[in-house]
This record gives sequence, C-alpha cells and structure tokens, in this order.
Amino acid sequence: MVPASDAEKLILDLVTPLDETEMVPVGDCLGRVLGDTIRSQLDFPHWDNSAMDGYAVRHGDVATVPAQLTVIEEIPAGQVPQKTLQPGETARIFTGSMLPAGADTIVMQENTQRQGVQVTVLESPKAQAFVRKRGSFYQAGAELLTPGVCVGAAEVAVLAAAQCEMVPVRRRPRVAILSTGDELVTVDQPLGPGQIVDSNRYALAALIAQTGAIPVPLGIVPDQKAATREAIAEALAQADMVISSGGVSVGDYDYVDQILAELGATIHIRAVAVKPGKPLTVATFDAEEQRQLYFGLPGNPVSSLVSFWRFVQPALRKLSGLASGWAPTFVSATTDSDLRAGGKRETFLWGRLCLGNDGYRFTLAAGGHSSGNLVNLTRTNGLAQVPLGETTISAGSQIRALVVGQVFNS
Ligand SMILES: Nc1nc2c(c(=O)[nH]1)N[C@H]1C(S)=C(S)[C@@H](COP(=O)(O)OP(=O)(O)OC[C@H]3O[C@@H](n4cnc5c(N)ncnc54)[C@H](O)[C@@H]3O)O[C@H]1N2
Ligand code: MOO
Ligand SMILES: [Mg+2]
Repeated sequence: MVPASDAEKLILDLVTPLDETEMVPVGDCLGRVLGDTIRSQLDFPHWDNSAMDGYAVRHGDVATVPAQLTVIEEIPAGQVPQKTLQPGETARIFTGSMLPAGADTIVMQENTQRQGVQVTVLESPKAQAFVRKRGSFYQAGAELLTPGVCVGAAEVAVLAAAQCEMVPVRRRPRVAILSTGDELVTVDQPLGPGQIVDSNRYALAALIAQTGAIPVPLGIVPDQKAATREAIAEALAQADMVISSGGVSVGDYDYVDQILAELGATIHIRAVAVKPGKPLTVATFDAEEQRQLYFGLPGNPVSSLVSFWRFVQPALRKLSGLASGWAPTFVSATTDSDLRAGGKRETFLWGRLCLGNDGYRFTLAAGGHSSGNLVNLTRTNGLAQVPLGETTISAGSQIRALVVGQVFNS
C-alpha cells in the first residue's frame, strides 16, 4: 500500500496537461481554463474619469476654501467634454464621466454649495482626489490574464471589458466512465435479487463535470475478461482519461489490473493506504504522442468518491491545463466529535464542516461509516482525516479536513 501523500505526488507526476486550445464566446467561457495570454490594446481606465458625482476642478483653485468657481459645462457619463477649464472654472461631473481638459481633481458634491452657475467649494480636496487616471489599472499591451487561469466571474467581466469576444480556452478533457460488475443495473431497470443500481456512473459523471471535464459514460461492463478488455479498449479510443469502478480488489472476478497489463499498460499503483479507498489502480497507456491515464477506482460507492476527491481530481485539474491549485483543499478544523480509525490507513470520516468565529468546526455524520453507505454521505461537505498511525482523536482537537462541498457559516 502506497502512503496517500506519495501516491498523490506520483500521480501528479504522471500527468501532462492537454495543450489544445479552442475559441469560445466570452459568455460561454465560465469555468474554462484560459489557453493563451490575454492582452488588450486598451488602457484601463480608457480615459481619465471621475469616481464621484461632483465637480471637476483645478486643484490650485481649491487649495484654500471656501472657493467660488463658475460652472462652465455639464458632463454626463458617456459624453465628451467640449471645454477646457480655465482658472476659476469648474465642470459639473458624474461618476464615470470623462474629465475635461484642465481639470486634475474632483470635489464630491457633498462638499459644495451650488447657486445657479456658481459653486462654492467648502472643503479642500487632496490633489487628484477621485480621479481615475487613464491606464492606472492596466496599461495597453501588458499581460491582462495568464494561461492556465480558471475563468470565474471577474475574469469573464475583464474579458468582456477588453472586448475579447472569442476567448482561447483549453479543450476540456474527455473522461470515460466504466462501471464493472455483474450485479449492476441501470437506473431505469427493475432490481432483481442481488442487483444494485450503477450509482457510481452518476457520482463519477457529476464529479468529472464539476471538475470542468466532459464525462463520457460507457455503461456497465460484465465481470468477464473479454468484455472488460473490449470496454477498456473502447474507452481508450474515445477519451483522454479513463475511470472505471469496481473489479480492482482480490476477488476472483476482479479483472481490471490483469486486463490493463494485457493491453500494455504500465501499472504504477495498485493500492493506497487510505480508508475508504484502499484498492486503487493507477496505470498509464503510453503512445508516442500521447499518454492516457487510467484510474481503476474501488467499487464501493463511498470509496470511489473518496478516491476521486483525493487522487483523481488533482490529476484532472492538471490535465485540464490549470496552472495551479491542483491539490485537494484541506482546512484546519476543530472536531465536535470523537474520531476513531484503525491506524493502518489514512482514514476519512465524513460529516459537516461549518465556519464559525473560531474557524472551521467538524461534526461527524451519524450512522455507519461503511464504504458501502452512500446514504449518510449525502448532506456532508467535509471529510475528517485521521492520519496514518493514529487511532483516536478526541472531540475538541484540531484536525485536518478535506473540503468536498460548499461550507456555510454556522
Ligand atoms: N479479501 C479482500 N477483500 C476485499 C478487500 C481486501 O483487501 N481483501 N478490500 C475491500 C475493499 S477495502 C474494497 S474498497 C473493495 C473494492 O472492491 P472492488 O474495487 O474490486 O469492487 P467490487 O468488488 O467490484 O465491488 C465492491 C462493492 O461495490 C459495489 N459496486 C461496484 N460497482 C458499483 C457501482 N457502479 N455502483 C454502485 N455500487 C457498486 C459492489 O456491488 C460491491 O458491493 O473490496 C473489498 N474486498
Ligand atoms: O478501501 Mo475499502 O474502500 O475500505 O471499503
Ligand atoms: Mg471486488
């Protein structure tokens, strides 16, 4: 059994990011990974403009107050000033309006008194107050966004502001999903004795989509060598990465590793010291141009999710071209519950994380922590980690917890 941290490193080292780029409309690029450096030929702000509703002035005119000025122009946002301020003159201005020539400072209207075309400035502003100078946020030609960034709301806004109508993004990895097991039926089939629904297919598709990749579910594979061989070969022909669940332990019908070897894969990992999720096959198919990563996840539903969070997701993030942030998110938390583990494997116990004034708190989910029990994994958002070698952590202790869902304030 490979220790989890060694496995994590080994797996990331096996991944070469995809570097194919496609162009997508700016409105569709949320969550995508930028494929190229973005530069703009525009300065930000594009011109000197006002950050307040008020009056554009020459600072020298208002250094001593009260100062009376004559309003020579009104400049609503979107209009080009027509006049140049001379000494003793001011222009009425609004937030976002262009500064008129001659002005260098804005006085907010709360610090003025207006009478007809005369305005009295009551408080002296600092020089250049409330002026958003052209190019002070960004200068044309410089790097605006770097490749490998995940596009969020702020990035979409910047791309739009830079008039980047079509955005170069990395092609999303296609990830094939195979569900091995003679006992599996599809969600719409009646359940016979001994049968269960192939829920892993849905869990894995959801996780792959959440990671920004394209799930390619290829269905249920019977526990037979020929069928397993055919399914894996088909998956490799269609996808950048293949994930199967089940068939990786030591049972008589666990064929995945054997077939991978027969198909020419290099097997790097067979088991990790993690509970749940001990059986984990990590293999690569190496062709001249391309390396495909294969993850054989354990069939137990909780184990396959935990293995994905801990080991597959970082690899998929790296494959997607993300420049950083591949590692799972661990936080320090205080546990409200006693935690127990066997000590022989790094153990994850699921429950709820919430954020209070004293940081994160973890509460263990009620019910059995069996790797077959998906039911109490629902409504959880964190996994408490009991490190390798430890068997008991008392309530009130600091722990590390893996964040796997949205955390809210308590
Ligand atoms: N003698 C030993 N037996 C087992 C060991 C061991 O070390 N020695 N390890 C156990 C651990 S830990 C795990 S985890 C499982 C992993 O087994 P496999 O990956 O070979 O998975 P299967 O045997 O095919 O199935 C296990 C379990 O999961 C259910 N399953 C499978 N696929 C799905 C699916 N797509 N959706 C929902 N549920 C699924 C399956 O019905 C079984 O109940 O091995 C232990 N055994
Ligand atoms: O590793 Mo298994 O996932 O303990 O049940
Ligand atoms: Mg098995």
